[in-house]
Amino acid sequence: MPHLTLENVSLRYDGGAPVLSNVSLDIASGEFIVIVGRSGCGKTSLLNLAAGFLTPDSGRVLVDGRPVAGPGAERAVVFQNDALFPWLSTAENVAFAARLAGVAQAERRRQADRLLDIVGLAGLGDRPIWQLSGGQRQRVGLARALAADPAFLLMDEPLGALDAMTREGMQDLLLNAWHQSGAGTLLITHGVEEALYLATRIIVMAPAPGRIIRRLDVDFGRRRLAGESARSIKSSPTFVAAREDLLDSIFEREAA
Ligand SMILES: Nc1ncnc2c1ncn2[C@@H]1O[C@H](COP(=O)(O)OP(=O)(O)OP(=O)(O)O)[C@@H](O)[C@H]1O
Repeated sequence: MPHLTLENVSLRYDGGAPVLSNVSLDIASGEFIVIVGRSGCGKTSLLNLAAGFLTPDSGRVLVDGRPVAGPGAERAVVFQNDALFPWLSTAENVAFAARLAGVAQAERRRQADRLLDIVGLAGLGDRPIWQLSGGQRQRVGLARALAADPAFLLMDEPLGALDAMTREGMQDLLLNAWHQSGAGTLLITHGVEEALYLATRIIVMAPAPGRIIRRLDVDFGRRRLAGESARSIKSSPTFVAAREDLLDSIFEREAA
């Protein structure tokens, strides 16, 4: 089973104050790990280390026990404002890597349509990108990331730019995409409810220096996948209590 491991990583930018100090984290396939924490605690820096965009000052980043030297196709990254190519159709954006790899047009289209179906955009393959809404574009970005059949999916606030209603729908879509792809997933969010709803494990970070202060296993997403409604889950006493507990951790408040 593929593992993406951060082993005692520490990081400073340009010799400044430590941004991450001795952080260890393991992401296995089938896991949905969500990182929460106050602004500036190093969440994005951690994701950039996992993606291979940054190199730690000490510690190691490993895929299946082998050190990574940079970005790799097995670790797909979805950004908040995904840069899609406006001159390509929706389907061609999804299949962009396949196009570079020389996959024939008909085959690219078949792959793209399958992925557009997974992200709820069936039938929109021929649309120009500029005719899609913000939420739809975000889904194209997700479909494009899934196109590489990555072992790991790394997402930095992927729903941050969306309005609340669209965001709730997209949470279900992320759950389904995660479930269907089986990719080990790492997601950063500022939404505490979003974290509880999506994660199999929540990692709470604290700043100065950025470090992990809590790991919490949850199963609300699995309840959703088993058919319980989002409303029923989010209004259940266990969910509400977990939300308060998590907020206490994030703001390092003493439980009353
Ligand atoms: N390229 C950079 N050069 C110098 N300092 C940086 C750089 N990127 C981030 N930092 C600093 O490192 C710290 C952690 O930043 P990071 O973006 O990882 O935190 P974050 O938890 O993702 O924040 P937010 O929730 O606000 O997005 C912050 O103090 C930030 O100012």
